[in-house]
Amino acid sequence: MSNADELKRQAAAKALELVEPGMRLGLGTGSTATHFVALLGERVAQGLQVIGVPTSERTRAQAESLAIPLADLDTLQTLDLTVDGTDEFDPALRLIKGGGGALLREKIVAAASNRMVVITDSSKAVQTLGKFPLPVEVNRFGVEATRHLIARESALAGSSGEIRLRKEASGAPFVTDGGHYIFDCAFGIIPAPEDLAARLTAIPGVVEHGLFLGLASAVISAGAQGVTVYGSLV
Ligand SMILES: O=C[C@H](O)[C@H](O)[C@H](O)COP(=O)(O)O
Repeated sequence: MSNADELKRQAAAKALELVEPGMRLGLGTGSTATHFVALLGERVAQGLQVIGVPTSERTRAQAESLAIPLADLDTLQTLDLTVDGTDEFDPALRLIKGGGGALLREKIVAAASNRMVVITDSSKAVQTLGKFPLPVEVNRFGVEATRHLIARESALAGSSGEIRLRKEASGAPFVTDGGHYIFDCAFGIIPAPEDLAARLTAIPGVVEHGLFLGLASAVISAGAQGVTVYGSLV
């Protein structure tokens, strides 16, 4: 296991301590969340009873392979805890997510949860969000008009930079689990995340954006100095 993977696993193991029998859990997506799902699978194999809601088809496949009981939000509606990774977090626990393309389901699941705990290695910590290109999920209809509006509204919020349509290695556009495209917005810094979020949400072609504001109650960050918890785990 690489050093980064080892740190991700440490953060995942700390989050696993929060899991109690009977919990309804949101299961995040990405290389860090994968560690949490793997560790949870070990506990389930030992008899722990929980029910999970996956945030992507990838996570669903992993959870099913580990025999973690799954449900959906139509059945459960609310969850006790969601554990997910992040692409960036700032000192106010604001996040950029969506590097793996799962931001829409991740945000729906996080919003349905009493608590969202983020697990990460310390390389994702930033003072100001925006170094990681902001993923914006868009409807395929009118995609170039939507790109134009994203550029205009982002500039009004003080953010500008290249807005790239995400592509597969084959050159074909990346398509999310929900059937949408993603624009990766290389803004460099996002000086006003709340303003930007509101402006993006108001664009009809924008399905959702990767700014997770006021959703994370804690960030568990593993680094060379050990595991640090920002926010509250209770
Ligand atoms: O869409 C993907 C998610 O938001 C991931 O949680 C995020 O990209 C972090 O992924 P990773 O743990 O692989 O760095």
